[in-house]
Amino acid sequence: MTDKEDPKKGKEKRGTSKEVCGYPLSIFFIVVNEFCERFSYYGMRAVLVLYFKYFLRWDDDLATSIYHTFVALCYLTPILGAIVADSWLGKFKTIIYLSIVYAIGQVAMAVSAIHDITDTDRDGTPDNMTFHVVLSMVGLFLIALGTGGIKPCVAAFGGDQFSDHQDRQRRTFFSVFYLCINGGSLLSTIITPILRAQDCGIHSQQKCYSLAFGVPAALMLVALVVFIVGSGMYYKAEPQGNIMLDVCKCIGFAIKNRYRHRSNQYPKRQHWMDWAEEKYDKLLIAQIKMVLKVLFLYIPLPMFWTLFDQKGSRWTLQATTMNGHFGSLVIQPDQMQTVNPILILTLVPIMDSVIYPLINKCGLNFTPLKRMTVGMLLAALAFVCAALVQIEIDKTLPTFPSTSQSQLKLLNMGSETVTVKMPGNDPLNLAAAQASNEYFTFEAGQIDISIGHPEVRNTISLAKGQRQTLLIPSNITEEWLMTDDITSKPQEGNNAIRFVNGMNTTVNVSIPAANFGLIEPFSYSNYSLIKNGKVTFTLWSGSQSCEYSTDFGFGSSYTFFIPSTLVFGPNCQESITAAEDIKPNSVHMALQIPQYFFITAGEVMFSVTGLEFSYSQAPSNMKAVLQAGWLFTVAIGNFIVLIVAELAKLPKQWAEYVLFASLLVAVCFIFSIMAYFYTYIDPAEIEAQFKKNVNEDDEDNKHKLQKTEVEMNKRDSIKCHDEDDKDKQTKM
Ligand SMILES: CC(C)C[C@H](N)C(=O)N1CCC[C@H]1C(=O)O
Repeated sequence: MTDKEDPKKGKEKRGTSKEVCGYPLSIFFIVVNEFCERFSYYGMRAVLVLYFKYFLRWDDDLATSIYHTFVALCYLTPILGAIVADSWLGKFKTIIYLSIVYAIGQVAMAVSAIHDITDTDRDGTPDNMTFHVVLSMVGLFLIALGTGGIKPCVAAFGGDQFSDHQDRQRRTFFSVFYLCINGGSLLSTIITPILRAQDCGIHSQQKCYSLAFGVPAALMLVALVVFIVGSGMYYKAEPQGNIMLDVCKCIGFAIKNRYRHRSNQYPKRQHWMDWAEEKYDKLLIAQIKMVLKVLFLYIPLPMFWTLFDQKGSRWTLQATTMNGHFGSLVIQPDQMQTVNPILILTLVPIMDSVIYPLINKCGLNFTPLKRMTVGMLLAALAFVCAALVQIEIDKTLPTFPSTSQSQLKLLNMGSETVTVKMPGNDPLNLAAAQASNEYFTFEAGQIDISIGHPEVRNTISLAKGQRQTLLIPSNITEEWLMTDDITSKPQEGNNAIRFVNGMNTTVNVSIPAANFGLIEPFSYSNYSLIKNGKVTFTLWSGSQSCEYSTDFGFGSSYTFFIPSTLVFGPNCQESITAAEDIKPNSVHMALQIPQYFFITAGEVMFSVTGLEFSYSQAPSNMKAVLQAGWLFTVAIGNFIVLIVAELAKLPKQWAEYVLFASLLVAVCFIFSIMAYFYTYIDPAEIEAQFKKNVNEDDEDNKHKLQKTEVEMNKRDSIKCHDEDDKDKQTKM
C-alpha cells in the first residue's frame, strides 16, 4: 500500500480509499464488520445461560458462574489481541486471523447445540452430554479469544483510516462505531431469543439452540467477508517490531537505573522514565510516557462499569418486582435491558449534533475528560433514581414474618359462613368458600383458635418464620389442615399458583405450561410458577372437565379453591374462588426509564468519548494496546460487580444503590483531579518532531530534543480537541 501526501497540509494521507463526504470509504466496511460482530456476540450471549440450564442441564449456580467467567474473559483477551497486533501481525492480519478463530468458535457452539448428533436412541435427549459440554466450552474459549482479541484492533484500525487533520471525522467515526455496536446488539437480543424458542430437530423436536447460535455464527462469517472485501481500501500501519517487549525492557531498565542512582549525589530527572535515556531511544521513552499517563488516568474508571453492569443484574431483579404491562404490550423484566441500546441509538446522534455543539456555542470548552466526568456523574444520578424507585417498590411489598413470628391465613372450605376467634383479634366471619383478606401475625408457637357455633376449639402450632393457611373443613369437627405458604415474592416476575381441592373426589389440574398433578380430596397442590398473561386451567374429575381462565400480572401468589359445590361444565368458572396471598407487582416498569436514561446518557459521554480519547492520546505504535487498556477497565468493572456487589449486600436494596452512587461520586472527584493535571497531546506531532530532530546535526539535535521534551512535559502546551479542530490550551 502506498501512502500519499496530503498537499494541503503536508501531512500523511491514509490509504488509497476514496472519500465520501470527507470520510474514507474504507470505514464503511469497518463499521459494518463491527455491527455484524456485535450481533454475533450479543446474540449468542443472550441465550447462553438458558443453553447451560436447559440443554446442558446445569444448575443455576454453575450456569451463572460459567457465564460471568466467559464475559470477563471476553474483556481480558483484548490485551492479547492488542499485543499481537501492535508487535507482530499488525491490526489487519490480527483481525482476519482472530475473526476466523471467532467464527470457528461460533460454529462449534451451533454444532454443540444439535441434539441429534449424540441422540442414538432417538429419545430426544443427547446420550453423550460430555461431547456437547466439551464442544461448547471449546467454542466459548475460541469466541472469547476472537471477540476480545479483535475488539481493540477494530476500533484502532478504524481510527487509523483517518489522516491527522481529520480529527472531527474520526470523532464522528467513533460515535458511528458505537451506534453499530448497539444496533447489532439490540437486533440480536431481540432475534436470537425468538430463534431459540422455535422447535427444531431431525429425530425429535427441541428448542432450537442450534439456530440461536447458528445465526450469530453466520453473522460472524458475514463480518469476516465484509472486512476482507474492504481490504484494498484500508490504510494498514505496519507493526514496528516487538514493541511490547521493548516497552517492558525499557520500563524495567528505567526502574533499575533509577534504583542504582538513588543517592542524592545524582541530579533528579523530570520523569522516572528518563532514567532509561542511557540505553533507549528518546522517542520510545516519550511514547511510553504517553501511554503510562493515560493508563494512570484509567485507574478510577472501572467504577463506572461496576455501576453500568448492574443493569443486567440488580436492575433486572428490580424489574421483576415491577409491573410490565405497557397497554396491550407486556414487557418481561429482562427485556427492559434493551432500553439501553435503544437509547444509545437516539442519544448518540442527539449529543453529537445538538448537545455538544450547543455547549460549544455557549463558549464552554467541553473537553473529553470533562465529558467523561459528567458521564460518571450521570451514572451516579441513575443509581439515585434506582434507589427512589426501590423505595416505592418496598412500600408495596408484603410484610413477611420475622424469624420469631408466624403468619396465618384462613380458608373456609365449607358451604356456610363460619366465625373464627383468634387471640388478639376480633371475631372474623368467613363466608362459604372464602379466605381471609390478609395474613394475621402471631409470635410463633401454639395458639388457641375456636370456630363456629357451638365453638370447636383447637390448639394449632405455628412454625417460626412461616406463612400458613388453615383450611377449615366443611365439618369443623374434622381434622384442620395447615398448608405451607411461600414467604418471598416469586422470582423473575413469575406467579406462584396452587389449588385447594374441597371436593370429595380427586381433581387433576393442568395448563399447557404446568401440571399440578392429582389433588386428593380436602388436600392441596404444590405451587407452580406461571408467567404473566392470560392462563386457562383445565380441571378434570374422571371424565368431567372444567375450564378456568384468569389473567396474571407479575410476582403474585394465589390459592385457587375448588369448592365441594363445583358443578363441572361450561359455567364452572364462577364457583372457583381465588385467594390473593401475595399482591401482583404494582409499581410500573416505566419508572425505570429515568435510571436507564441517565445511565445511557452517562455511557454516551463516558464510553464513546473514552474510546476516541484512547485512540487520540496513544502513540502510533500502541494504538491497539491503549484500546485494550480501555477495555480492561470494562473487565475490572465486571469483576468488581461479581465480587464487591456480593460482599456489599446491604439489608435494604435502596441503600445499596445509594452506596454505589456515592462511591462513583467519590471516584469521579478523584478522576476530575487527575484529569485537571492531564495534558492533552498530539502523539503524531510529537513523534514527527522527534523523528525530524534525529535527522539534524548533533548539536542542534540535542538542543531540539530537549526542547521537545520540555514541551511535552509542559502542562500548558496542549492540544485540545474542540469542535472546530483548533489547537487550544486546555486543562480540566
Ligand atoms: C450492553 C449493551 C448491549 C451494549 C453497551 N451499550 C455497549 O455498547 N458496551 C458495553 C461495554 C462496552 C460497549 C461494547 O463495546 O459492547
